[in-house]
Parts: sequence; C-alpha cells; structure tokens
Amino acid sequence: MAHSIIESFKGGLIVSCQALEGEPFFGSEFMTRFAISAEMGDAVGIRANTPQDIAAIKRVTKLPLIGLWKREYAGFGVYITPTLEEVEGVIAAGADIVAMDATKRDRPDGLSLSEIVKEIRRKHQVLLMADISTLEEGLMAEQLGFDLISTTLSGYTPYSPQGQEPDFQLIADLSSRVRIPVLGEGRIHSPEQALYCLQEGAYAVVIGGAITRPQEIVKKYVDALSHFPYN
Ligand SMILES: CC(=O)N[C@H](C=O)[C@@H](O)[C@H](O)[C@H](O)COP(=O)(O)O
Repeated sequence: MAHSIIESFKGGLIVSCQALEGEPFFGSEFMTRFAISAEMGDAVGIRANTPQDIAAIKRVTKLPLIGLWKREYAGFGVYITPTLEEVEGVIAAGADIVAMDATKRDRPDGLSLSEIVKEIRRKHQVLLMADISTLEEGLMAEQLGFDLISTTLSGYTPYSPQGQEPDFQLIADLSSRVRIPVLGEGRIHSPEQALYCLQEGAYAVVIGGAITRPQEIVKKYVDALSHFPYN
C-alpha cells in the first residue's frame, strides 16, 4: 500500500521552491515565502534544495517536503544529491522524501546507484524519489526500490530529448510501465500543460520556474509581446 505522504500527492501540485546563488531570490527567507504562498494556494507539497532551505521551509509550512541538495563535483554530470553525504544532509534537515539523481551516469563517490540506495535503506526510513531522464532509467529506479519517480532530468542529460516542452511522452511511457507513482516535472509552464501531465498518466506534477522564478515569468511575457509587429 502506498505511503500516506505519497497518497496525499495524488492529482496535486508540488511547488519547487529553489533559487541558486546569483538568482535574485536566492536565500532561505525568500524560499520560505514561496513555500507559504504554495501552501496558501493549496499545493500538496514542496520541493526544496539545500539543508538550510529545507529546514527553514519545514518550520513555516505543514506540507510534505521533497528535499534535494545540488552540489557539483568536478568532472561529473550528476549534481542532484550526488553522494551519501548530501543524502544525509537532506535527511538531517527534515525532508520527508529525498530526491536524488537516478540516471545511469557515474557518481563522484564511485558507488553505484544500487549501493547508495541499499546504504540509505539500511540506515533510514525515508522515502526515495528518483530523478530520471529516460524510460530505461525510470524502469531501473523501480527495480532498485525507489518509492516514486520524477521526469526532472529529461532534457538535462546529453542523451535525453532536448525539448522546450515537458516530456509528455516519457510521462506516458513510464506511467504505463511502472507500478510506483510517476511525477511530471520539468518545463511545465501553464495550467493546461500541468493537467495534460495527469491525463498522460502522471500521479502529480512538480512546477518550479513558472511559479518561483520571476525572471522566467517576465521573460515569457516579454517574448510573447515581441511578436507584435512594431517590436
Ligand atoms: C534540471 C534541474 O536541475 N531541475 C531542478 C530540480 O530540482 C530544478 O532546478 C527545477 O526547477 C525543477 O526540476 C522544476 O522544474 P521547472 O523549474 O522546469 O518547473
């Protein structure tokens, strides 16, 4: 039977509240405001980056939180919760679910994904979310015992389709092949696209930039206006 947190996501919106250093809204004080706004708008969950933001958001909302920790290691493409050290940090900060890169790429600590999952399971009760970029990776994630899968990394590995739109095809393919919930995530920019993810089989959707990155929202309007004849 599905875990109650996962059940609470069904058909709902999870808001990814993230800003990297250099973005105008970088900092936990801003991320908590976005998380409170998400809760006021009836989102079912939050996705957040870094132990600081995770802990700060847990203090101000009751929503279940998917935590990750983006960290780059020279020479490796994997950056979403890449090693056990980041996994431990995310758990210690209070995340209900740990999201981690579950692509087939090499990892900085030399451990395989299977070894990392086994180690987490040995020490913790936490739920695990696989951020994947292809159908093959999603199928592998289910085999490895992840609790849910998200299409987060489609378009962000060199070997996945580099589209402008959400990867609806991957959502549909995965949803029909796995038994665990599949979340639609990445480049969802309208309510219609979010609904379409559910129609294609997604269990829930995760939206970031279209809600929490104002510079992206401004750009979208500016681009639309640029089609007017005198622009
Ligand atoms: C590829 C990657 O690093 N994605 C990150 C994952 O946590 C975030 O930067 C995204 O904002 C998140 O996936 C939501 O996607 P979008 O912002 O497109 O709605």
